[in-house]
Amino acid sequence: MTTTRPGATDTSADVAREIELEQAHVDRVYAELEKASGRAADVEADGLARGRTSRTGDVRDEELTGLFERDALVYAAAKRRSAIEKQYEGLVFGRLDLGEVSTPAADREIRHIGRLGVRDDDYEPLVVDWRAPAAAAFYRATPVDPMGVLRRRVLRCSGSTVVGVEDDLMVPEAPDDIVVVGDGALIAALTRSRGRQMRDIVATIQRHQDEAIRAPSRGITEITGGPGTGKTVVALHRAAYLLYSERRRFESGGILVVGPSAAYTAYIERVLPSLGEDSVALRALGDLVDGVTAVRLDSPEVAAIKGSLRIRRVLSRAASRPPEGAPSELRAFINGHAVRLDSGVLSGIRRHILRSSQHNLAAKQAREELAQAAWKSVRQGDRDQFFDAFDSSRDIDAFVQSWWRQVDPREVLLTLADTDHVLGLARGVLNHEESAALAQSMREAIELGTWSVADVALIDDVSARLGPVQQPEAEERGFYEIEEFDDLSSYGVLDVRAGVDRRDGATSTTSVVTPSTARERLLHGRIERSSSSAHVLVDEAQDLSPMQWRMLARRGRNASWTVVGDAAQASWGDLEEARSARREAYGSQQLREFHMDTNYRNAREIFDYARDVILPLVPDADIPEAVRETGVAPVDRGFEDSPASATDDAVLELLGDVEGSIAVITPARWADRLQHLDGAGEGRVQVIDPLSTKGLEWDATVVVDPDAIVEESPGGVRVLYVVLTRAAHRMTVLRPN
Ligand SMILES: Nc1ncnc2c1ncn2[C@@H]1O[C@H](COP(=O)(O)OP(=O)(O)OP(=O)(O)O)[C@@H](O)[C@H]1O
Repeated sequence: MTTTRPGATDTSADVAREIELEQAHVDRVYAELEKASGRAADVEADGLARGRTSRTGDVRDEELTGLFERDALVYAAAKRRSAIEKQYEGLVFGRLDLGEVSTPAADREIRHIGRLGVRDDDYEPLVVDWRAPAAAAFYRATPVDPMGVLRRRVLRCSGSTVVGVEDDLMVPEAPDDIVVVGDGALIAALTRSRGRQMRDIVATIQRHQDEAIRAPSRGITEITGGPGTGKTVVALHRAAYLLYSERRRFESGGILVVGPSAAYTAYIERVLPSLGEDSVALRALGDLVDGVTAVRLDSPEVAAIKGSLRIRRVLSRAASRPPEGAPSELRAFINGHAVRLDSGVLSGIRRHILRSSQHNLAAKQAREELAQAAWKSVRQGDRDQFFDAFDSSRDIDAFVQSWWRQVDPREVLLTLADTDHVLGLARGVLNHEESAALAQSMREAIELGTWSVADVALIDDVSARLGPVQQPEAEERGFYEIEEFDDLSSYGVLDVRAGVDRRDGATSTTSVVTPSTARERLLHGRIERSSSSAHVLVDEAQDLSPMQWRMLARRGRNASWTVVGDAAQASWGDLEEARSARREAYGSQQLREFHMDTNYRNAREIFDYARDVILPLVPDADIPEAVRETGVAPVDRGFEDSPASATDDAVLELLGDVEGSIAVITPARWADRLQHLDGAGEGRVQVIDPLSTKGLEWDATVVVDPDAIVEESPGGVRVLYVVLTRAAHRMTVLRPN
């Protein structure tokens, strides 16, 4: 290892000795965990066995609890350790030497920091959890404000083996016996090659990042900053911190992390488990409604129609229409009287009920109001007898079953495939072209059998209007199931199981209808009621449409929030409308803001290129300072006719230049000609569209036809800016000549 920093005093012998010292401590930690694991497993087995006989007085409850509590922490650590060691970097990653320069070596405190807390038999800490207050100095100490720290050390481990140490001195002169080795952990971490997934930064969190991570849980925490400033990774560490600091509240209430796409959730999914946390729900915007999964994107024009709050008026009108196939009048014989309720009366009842109730929860009320209206139309004979007869009438059962049947919110959306219907519903809200485009997009969904990401917020909106679909009551199942089977299957509702037909006592076989048509696929699965979370963490918040903010608000009614974004990277057009929908989602909670201004991702040469593209068009873009230089400028090259061979060449070069991942980012018009590169270089190369690169990064990128990217993207140059800020080390830009 070379001595490159002021204050560093190391030689190879120093480094080897320091590694040996740290290895001894790490070995002790693992030995303790091993012991605790065996001991706690015994306690657990023994405790369970004894617990079973506790009713006869073998062991008192508090003794049992005590046995568990004593080792619970270490046991949990031991269990997590093996998972962590298998997949992630070292369990112990830091050390603080605390004291004054004048403090004798024997009196200094040495504190090791790790992913989990571990104590020895005497309850002395061998490792302090990185989230504990005692670890804060590891992240916050600086030479200006050393917080009692003489030396901060980062340990690099491979499994349980220490392979390197990197020190920072917090005082001007180290005491004689303190060795300072390494090149600095941060730059070492940033220079390393990128894999397919984001890594945690627990060993190298910077002071300003730590402030955002440990900010109080209540209220709204907004984290802003330009590309690559660590907003995402900081927010994820904050989620882990909240679980540590208020575990009971956040583990039971749930933390929901929402990102733009499934590719993004796959990219970040390792970070929290690597910090020992696996109880956080990660969701893409297309996955927020249970029962629906969407990855398809609408055209920018259609996405704008579906994302703006105007669409709510259309949905409200659509959701208050009678379900498809509902009868328009009621004719029945009740208690010897002919009853006839025409469509005007039926519509009046529907309007009256929907003013104060959700459709799917109001079937009983609908039946009661029908009875009242029926009696009003007859007013002959005994009133009570009439109501009894109405109540037990099979004809009325059948009528209500169809007139006020349970409605799946997705069915309402499917009615929008009819242009004339949409034109009627959207009068005064959407113009003719917009209505036609909306209807066309629904027909596209039916053709493809998939919802778009923007549809999910509409489904959620209609779902909130209709209320959860009710299951028939248990004792009535046999009867209703047959009815339902006939009725719902015509709407493509699947997995309908026919059980026992109690009317004739015969047992029918269970039949499961598999998705066969696209329409059936769209209605497949059950929409579940959305559950509320204790904390909602939103990444790439600048891209959320107002309708998506409303969808999130339903999941965070009483939640605290962490919201991460950068306006210059926005792909949603109407920032003002989105801003006010966001404020509404926050409610009246207190807002706390953190701004990140250091770009840890892009080499300076790459970021300068991106900055020169965005600043002329978005002069107020939030421009961070890149910390790292490679000395290699991005390559700008032309191509004739097709980019295929120029891209092949660029990829080949980059495979030699970087060790890790490479992305070919292409507009739709060239995608087919470049698809052959996906998976090349033994899986290191990925071909991806511009919007899907949000939040992700690679060692190197090939950006194909930047002008076409601007033309094709809803956010124009802002999306190109996202694309140009995805590479850590190398970038090649290819343009048509
Ligand atoms: N303190 C740190 N130590 C090591 N790496 C860091 C640190 N902070 C950030 N990084 C790295 O910088 C890169 C960018 O981080 P991240 O993706 O969180 O940035 P971002 O602000 O969300 O970016 P964007 O808005 O462009 O998507 C990641 O590789 C991350 O691991």
